[in-house]
Amino acid sequence: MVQLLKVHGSQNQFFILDQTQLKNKLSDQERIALAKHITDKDAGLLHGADGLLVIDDSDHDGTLGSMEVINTDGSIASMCGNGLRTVSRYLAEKYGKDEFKVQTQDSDLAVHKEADLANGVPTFSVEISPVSFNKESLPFDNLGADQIINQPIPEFGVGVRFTAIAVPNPHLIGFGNFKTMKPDGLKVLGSMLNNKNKFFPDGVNVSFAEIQGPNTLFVQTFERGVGLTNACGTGMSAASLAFCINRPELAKFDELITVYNPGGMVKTRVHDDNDQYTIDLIGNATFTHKVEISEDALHSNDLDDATVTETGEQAAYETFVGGLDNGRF
Ligand SMILES: N[C@@H](CCC[C@H](N)C(=O)O)C(=O)O
Repeated sequence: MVQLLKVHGSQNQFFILDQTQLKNKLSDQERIALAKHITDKDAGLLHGADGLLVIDDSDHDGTLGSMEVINTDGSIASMCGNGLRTVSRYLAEKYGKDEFKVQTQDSDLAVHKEADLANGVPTFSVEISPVSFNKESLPFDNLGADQIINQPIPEFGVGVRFTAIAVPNPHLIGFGNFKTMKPDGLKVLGSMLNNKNKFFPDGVNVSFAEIQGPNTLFVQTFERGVGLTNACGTGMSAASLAFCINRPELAKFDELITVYNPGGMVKTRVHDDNDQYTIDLIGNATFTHKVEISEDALHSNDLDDATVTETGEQAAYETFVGGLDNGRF
């Protein structure tokens, strides 16, 4: 039997499949088909998820494994911050190590175990990089500039200033007041920019960010390939970088920033090494369920006979979120 995990980082939910358990690894097509099926909120398992994270071996220096990110619609993402924390915990427990690297599509990222955010809430810090503001990296077009940093873009929303950053997956962050932006506005803009459009030809993760005080943000994201999610780790990291650059009087490099989101809270720390930016993303890595399934059933994408067991970790996470003093709107 093969064991999958249902996991979350700030309630951004994923299934983890460790391909190294299989006698015959799933092909590209099989992984994409499994991702679309298992994450489907009606036809999938456990009311679906926001993506499938596939772990495999890596022969890169200092790494314990690789992570592939497949969105619910079957598209491949170059990175996933909340997912990387859960994959880091999985690899840390598998190999008994607390500090190592994980190979991702574009780079090998440093990760380590952190002090628990709260009792019973396992916590990991992951590196978010490389960072680029260039229109070719996102990519975007028809916005009248090669970089979008703290710009009003009237076609995208009124009273909001936008910053576009690849970390390296593409993000558009709108800073403003949630009372005027509203989740509905996020859904409308996210849908527009993730269907055929002249601005972001490959789609883009769209976040609304509200500054709630010094070093404090609330961020919600409409994810490319998924839709509205409870949290997006790379989105909160990109928003933290934009916060430090656009509002230096309120957010400082190398200091912890608290980022609330609809699924909980993470901490970020932004570093600036001569305009080479990196971000530490620190947050929970919660395993909610174990799923047992045969290798044949995985190859035929048949989830009917999968057996599901709860881990019991979610209660501690909910206690942690219940105790947060956040400024939800
Ligand atoms: N949830 C993620 C990002 C997942 C990928 C994204 N939907 C994309 O297509 O770029 C995170 O926590 O960073």
